Amino acid sequence: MSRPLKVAVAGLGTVGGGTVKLLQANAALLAERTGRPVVITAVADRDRRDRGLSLDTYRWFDDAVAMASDADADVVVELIGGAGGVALKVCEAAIAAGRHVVTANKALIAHHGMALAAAAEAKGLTLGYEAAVAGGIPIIKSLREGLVGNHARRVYGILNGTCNYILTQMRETGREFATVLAEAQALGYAEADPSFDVDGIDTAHKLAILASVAFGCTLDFDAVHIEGIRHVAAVDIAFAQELGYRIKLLGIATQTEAGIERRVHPCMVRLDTPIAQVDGVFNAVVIDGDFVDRVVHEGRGAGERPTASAVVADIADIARGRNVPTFGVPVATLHAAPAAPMSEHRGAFYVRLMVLDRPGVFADIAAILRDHDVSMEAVLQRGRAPGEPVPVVMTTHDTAEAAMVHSLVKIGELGSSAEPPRMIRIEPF
Ligand SMILES: NC(=O)c1ccc[n+]([C@@H]2O[C@H](COP(=O)([O-])OP(=O)(O)OC[C@H]3O[C@@H](n4cnc5c(N)ncnc54)[C@H](O)[C@@H]3O)[C@@H](O)[C@H]2O)c1
Ligand SMILES: N[C@@H](CCO)C(=O)O
Ligand code: NA
Repeated sequence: MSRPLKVAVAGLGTVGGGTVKLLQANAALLAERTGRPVVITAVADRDRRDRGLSLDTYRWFDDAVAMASDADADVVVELIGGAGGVALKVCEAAIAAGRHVVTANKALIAHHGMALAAAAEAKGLTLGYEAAVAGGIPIIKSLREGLVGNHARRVYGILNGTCNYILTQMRETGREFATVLAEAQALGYAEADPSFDVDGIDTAHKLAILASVAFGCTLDFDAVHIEGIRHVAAVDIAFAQELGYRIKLLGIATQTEAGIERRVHPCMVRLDTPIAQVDGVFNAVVIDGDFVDRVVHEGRGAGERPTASAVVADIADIARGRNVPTFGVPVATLHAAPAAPMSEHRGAFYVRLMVLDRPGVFADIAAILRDHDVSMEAVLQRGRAPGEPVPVVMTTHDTAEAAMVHSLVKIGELGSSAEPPRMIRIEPF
């Protein structure tokens, strides 16, 4: 058997602890499959508390950056987190010292992935980040390797388990966003500061990475249009059900004539689509390729064991000497495709107004939609309470985003709505 692959793990939290456990529990399996022992030689964390892990035979570092430079290791695994700071320094120090890097850190890759990949590729090193996108789902491998023969037409998915859990609970219990979020926090699913999850930023980090791998374009987090789920109300979820849809927070990257459209927002998807059936904390990623057609991946996007599974897949590739370019092609050859602006998006829309039920209101709304060339497909009104606002829901045919947005501003200005009009895009999957 070949010489051991030596691994140093920075950050012994949820994912770091899981990675140590997997490398210990499945050591024989990994040695058999990669042809060499994969051994941990060093670990680092700023906190020495007992985690119930057997760490006695590893060299301990309080300073993860020092470990990345000095440890006796071929691979440094960064599991500290954060879009820059220590996590970035750990990766830079590891590459400078000629070590491969594996990380689960989507924020770091979304913001610094191109620079880190350039530094790693210049030295023939691997930068592995399978765990960063959809956790345990091997989506980076699927795109870079299994689907290498396809032009991707579109990539989309449920990329944040916290949001999918909240939307699922809202549907199953009829409760509002704020109540379900508080429960998710109490259960430890959502962060104390849940904004990265519920405001769509975490999904956008993952989508920006996916778009690069799928389309061979430069990684451009700022090109992602981002909306979260705070404005999705229980009434929208009930109307979606009635109309034959589920509401999901999706990240969607599409190759269009105007460039690459990257967007994250709540979507209505038809009940009979695979993505509509993915509930709770599960993630799903769908690839639409020119030869393969549609491939659907579903699995756990977070958690100690699923995320460790993906971290170890990257380590195993390094053990086998397999070095696929970071984003599928060498980073220097990624093309700077133009970002298709959201204003040029077209699609169908669900619109909900809370209007005072009085004569003439609907005629005014219809006139605004007519003037903006918005063609309505259906209108629903439920309930009637004199003097009280009632929900009026409309769905549209294919419409220009800019026209829809402008119409809603004008409808809001009518003064007959008790709250701003809400709009959710309907996806034709
Ligand atoms: N938790 C998940 O399910 C999950 C899933 C996919 C990706 N990720 C990503 O994995 C990474 C780790 O997430 P986690 O949930 O394991 O976090 P965590 O908070 O559980 O663990 C982080 C660990 O890093 C240590 N740490 C923090 N600052 C440090 C420093 N300056 N020096 C040394 N150690 C330091 C902490 O003490 C802690 O033990 C993040 O980038 C996260 O986005 C997590
Ligand atoms: N906060 C993320 C963790 C995995 O990236 C989620 O809820 O999916
Ligand atoms: Na993954």
